[in-house]
Amino acid sequence: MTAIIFDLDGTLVDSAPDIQAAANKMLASEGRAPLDLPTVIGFIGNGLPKLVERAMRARDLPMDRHADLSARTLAFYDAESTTRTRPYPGLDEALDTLKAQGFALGICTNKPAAPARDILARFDLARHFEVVIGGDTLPVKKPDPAPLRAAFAALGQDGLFVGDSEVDAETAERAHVPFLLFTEGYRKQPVEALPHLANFSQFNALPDLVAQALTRTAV
Ligand SMILES: O=C(O)COP(=O)(O)O
Ligand SMILES: [Mg+2]
Repeated sequence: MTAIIFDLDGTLVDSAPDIQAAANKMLASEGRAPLDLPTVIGFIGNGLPKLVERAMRARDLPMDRHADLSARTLAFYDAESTTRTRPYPGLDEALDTLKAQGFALGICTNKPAAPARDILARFDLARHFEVVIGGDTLPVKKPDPAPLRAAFAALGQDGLFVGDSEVDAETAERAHVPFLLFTEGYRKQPVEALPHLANFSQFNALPDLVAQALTRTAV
């Protein structure tokens, strides 16, 4: 059996609008103006504390408030993480196909594990995944390779990593894992700038891409 580990934000789900809402509630509670969606999308990728740090800098909030405002943003997000979030089209079918083909599936996200699990449960996606490594599961986050390695170790298999961002590409490279890039997420640079084995923009293309990738890499 081969394992396929997936990133979450910008890969399985378009979650930025709920992240934006939580960040803007925190900013409003500090009397600061809201951030627009493209700006917040540019802040996603290194986990919630880093996103809060970037939002605070953008609105001139003093960094000695960071721990407090991170906790407040997480509380806002925990309370409402699925209202505006949607899985990308064709996701469920692609995961069903991969499961039927015998792949073991897991998640490695920089999102804290609790809201990650809430999102998976809300959209009936949890049943597909045997492990969820969140941004707060280990002391380090992606692009450190340890969380990705932990996800594969939990499944007892090597395999492929599927993600949307520079952080994911670097994580895969450092873990020596073949990387498949989903192009419709929160990447900041052109596709060509990210090291990857192959890319896709529609989930119905993923099962064939996985088969080709495994032929090419002999994982
Ligand atoms: O929470 C983030 O900043 C990014 O989350 P992801 O790793 O699922 O893309
Ligand atoms: Mg992502």
